[in-house]
Amino acid sequence: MRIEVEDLHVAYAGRTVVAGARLIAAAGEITGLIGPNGSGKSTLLRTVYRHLRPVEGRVLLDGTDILTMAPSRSARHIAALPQERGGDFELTVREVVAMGRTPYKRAFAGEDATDRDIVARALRDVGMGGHAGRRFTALSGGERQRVLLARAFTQDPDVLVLDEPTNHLDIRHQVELLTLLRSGRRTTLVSLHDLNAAASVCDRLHVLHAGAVVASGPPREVLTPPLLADVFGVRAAVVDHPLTGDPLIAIDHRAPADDETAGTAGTAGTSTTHSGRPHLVDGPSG
Ligand SMILES: Nc1ncnc2c1ncn2[C@@H]1O[C@H](COP(=O)(O)OP(=O)(O)OP(=O)(O)O)[C@@H](O)[C@H]1O
Repeated sequence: MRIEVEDLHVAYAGRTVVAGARLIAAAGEITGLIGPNGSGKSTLLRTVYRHLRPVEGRVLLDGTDILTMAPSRSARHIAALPQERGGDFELTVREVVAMGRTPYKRAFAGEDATDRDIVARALRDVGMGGHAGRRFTALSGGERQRVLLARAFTQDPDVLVLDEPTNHLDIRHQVELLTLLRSGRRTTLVSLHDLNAAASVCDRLHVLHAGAVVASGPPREVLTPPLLADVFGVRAAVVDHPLTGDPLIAIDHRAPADDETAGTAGTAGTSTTHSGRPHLVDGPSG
């Protein structure tokens, strides 16, 4: 199924932080959302998984406004790994993961054998099969994350929305999680801070800056040195990864981009929302 975000405006207490964002997450593709701190990635994703309501604009699931769907129906289609990885579940790992089956159950209906199989498989998929009986609150940050990802899998969603899923994970578990996403062939909308991970795993990227999407396209077209300087404020070269051939962003960690570096070249080939190099919008008003 496909997600379309149309002219989305989202505010907290009257302060607009997503201001006219538009993007498409195509069916079966991995769509990445990247952008600096505070650019509105989590806010946009929260609106897609119905944690927030937009002030203006719509989120469409295969053409239907998600707000017109019963919550249990949209929950059967869209599952989320939110950034809030809650520490207050006084439940076992297994019980937390089984919560993912709720949208499929009638009120007070118990678990059946199919539910139990799905939960066990999801726990195995995230490498937590041996931890089913542990208390969720006793897990490390990375372990909790994997458990919550398993909970999202048990929802058997058409669309997975993941907010910084590699946060807290060690490098091996990051690679495993990204491999799992690639093998899933679900519509996936994922925010990532690691630009190299985004370049490897995403079919398309959308760059959020000050609440608006300023560039969209395949990673190689979007992740150009001028964009990295303009939007992220870093100096970088983009080379071919020696093992995979994916774009590899080599960042100069010694100093940020100065004003002259930013925007000195065009971003030809990038499908920006404006012609030429990405247009940096003013901060959203509020
Ligand atoms: N619950 C909230 N209440 C009020 N303001 C919020 C809330 N959550 C986020 N904001 C503000 O909204 C803006 C966008 O935040 P958001 O978390 O969406 O950005 P982000 O791109 O996900 O950032 P990061 O990369 O730091 O996670 C920021 O200015 C932030 O301070």
